[in-house]
Amino acid sequence: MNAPVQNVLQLANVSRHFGGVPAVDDVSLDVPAGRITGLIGTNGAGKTTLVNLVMGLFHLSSGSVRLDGRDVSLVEAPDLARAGLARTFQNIRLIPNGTVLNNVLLGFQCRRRVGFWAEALALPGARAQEARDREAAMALLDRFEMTHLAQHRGTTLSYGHQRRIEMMRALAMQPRVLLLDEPVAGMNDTEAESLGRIFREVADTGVAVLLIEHNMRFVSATCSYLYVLAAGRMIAQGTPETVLQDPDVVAAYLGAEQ
Ligand SMILES: Nc1ncnc2c1ncn2[C@@H]1O[C@H](COP(=O)(O)OP(=O)(O)OP(=O)(O)O)[C@@H](O)[C@H]1O
Repeated sequence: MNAPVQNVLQLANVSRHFGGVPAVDDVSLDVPAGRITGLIGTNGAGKTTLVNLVMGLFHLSSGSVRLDGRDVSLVEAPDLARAGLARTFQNIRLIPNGTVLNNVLLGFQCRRRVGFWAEALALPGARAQEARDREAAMALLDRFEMTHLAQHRGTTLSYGHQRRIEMMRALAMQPRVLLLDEPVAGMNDTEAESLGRIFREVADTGVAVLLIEHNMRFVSATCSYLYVLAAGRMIAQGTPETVLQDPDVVAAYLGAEQ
């Protein structure tokens, strides 16, 4: 018998209105541990608004967000990150002059136990922590095949590499939930496939992954379950095979192409 699915992130009847106009309207979705769940939708469907609601950057007009069963609807973004929610951005955000290694090390700072003064005074505990972080960061670089680029400036590297740096930084936070906001935008199929393999590896370690994407082919190949947003409402959900044949989904996407 299969083990019961553990929903790490749960949205229940979530809405957000801007000046009375609903950007996200009565949306419910579950993101289970160890799986990649997809959220798709055409331009303006409400995907980014939903991510911002989950990350505590926008307040909910109604509904609730739960993380490991705890209601986090009113929790602010930095505390959510510490509680195990990590994300990558649609527009890559790296430290302007930071090396690849420094960008990844930044992710570890969120879960540092050593205080400011210990670090400032370079106390032994802080130095030991820093050494552990560096070692873990180098292990991530190895996994993403970027060891040779550790000392390169992140912003000078290719788009695909910059996306990988973002992923590593998010994983450095050892998240329970990883939100990936259009992670393969601008990549070719080979680059996307290799990143997709990494996403599956991450999910296999028990992380609940929510993948927000435009690239339908990538989403169907990568996700075990899909949700489809259109004009702020959830119009379909299910396995990629069933969802992509759903007449409402086909109509929403064909309408968006005109
Ligand atoms: N801060 C805001 N103020 C007013 N309206 C907003 C705001 N943010 C989003 N909206 C509106 O909410 C709707 C959903 O936008 P959102 O950016 O969430 O869609 P999306 O699915 O992420 O689109 P895209 O794929 O183009 O990024 C749009 O009609 C948008 O104009």
